[in-house]
Amino acid sequence: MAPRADGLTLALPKGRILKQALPLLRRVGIDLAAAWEGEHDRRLLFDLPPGPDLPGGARVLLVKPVDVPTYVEHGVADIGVAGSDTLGEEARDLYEPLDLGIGACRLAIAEPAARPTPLRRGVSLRVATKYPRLTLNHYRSKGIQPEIIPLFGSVELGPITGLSDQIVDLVESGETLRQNNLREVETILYVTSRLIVHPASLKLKQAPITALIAALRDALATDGSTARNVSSARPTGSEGTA
Ligand SMILES: Nc1ncnc2c1ncn2[C@@H]1O[C@H](COP(=O)(O)OP(=O)(O)OP(=O)(O)O)[C@@H](O)[C@H]1O
Ligand SMILES: O=P(O)(O)OC[C@H]1O[C@H](OP(=O)(O)OP(=O)(O)O)[C@H](O)[C@@H]1O
Repeated sequence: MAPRADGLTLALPKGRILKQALPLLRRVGIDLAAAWEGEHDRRLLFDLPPGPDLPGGARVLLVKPVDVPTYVEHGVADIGVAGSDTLGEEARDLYEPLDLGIGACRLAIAEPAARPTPLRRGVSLRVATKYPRLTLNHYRSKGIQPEIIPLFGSVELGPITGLSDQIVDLVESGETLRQNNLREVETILYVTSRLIVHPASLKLKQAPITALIAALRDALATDGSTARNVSSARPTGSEGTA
């Protein structure tokens, strides 16, 4: 059954963020966990029935993490969950009311532990990354103009194969860097997942959206696991960009 006119459509990222978002969403009445059967479930659209915390019901779209802002910006979804890395890479017309604390990691520069790169103006530098814009902005702020080599995954192979001198990629536990003999040079951005809202939906569906934001805020305020999650990737006292 499709949601009522006052029902909300959510774009949620498939993969690791979805698993962390499910318990939080359940606490605010969006019980996708009751319908989604896990990673082998290939359905991409779920209509959740109305409930006491969700009077209009909800439609959930499961999309690739990097595509969530596109669905919300175009108004196909009212609300989404996206990493601050994805949001920082491309400027969008979106309202971002809440840091959900989940999906904590950091965007960092890394290089071969045995082959440090001298960083000086005028020295040529090749950097492989899934984040060309954030990467370029960071190096330029230091007066360095690198050649960006865009990749879509397994970025750590860049310096190992000679494709690049350094990489800019997400680091969570640091295990991928360690196992590939790379060392972290510098953090560019501390990353968490954010709630994003289509600006027009905020006006047209003001009541259910503000109620959902308030409920999520309450749930986060009493959620010790989220606080632990954030602190595992982010030194105490640090804020946003490194
Ligand atoms: N260790 C991590 N590596 C990558 N991303 C992470 C990590 N921890 C948290 N994240 C967050 O998860 C988001 C999605 O990651 P990614 O694009 O790798 O998708 P995924 O979870 O592997 O799912 P899919 O394979 O379907 O794309 C990132 O943009 C980032 O905000
Ligand atoms: O510090 P760690 O805990 O090891 O996590 C970091 C790794 O996880 C991500 O890769 P992902 O698993 O998404 O695969 P990908 O290389 O295809 O992006 C990221 O791009 C790193 O490679």
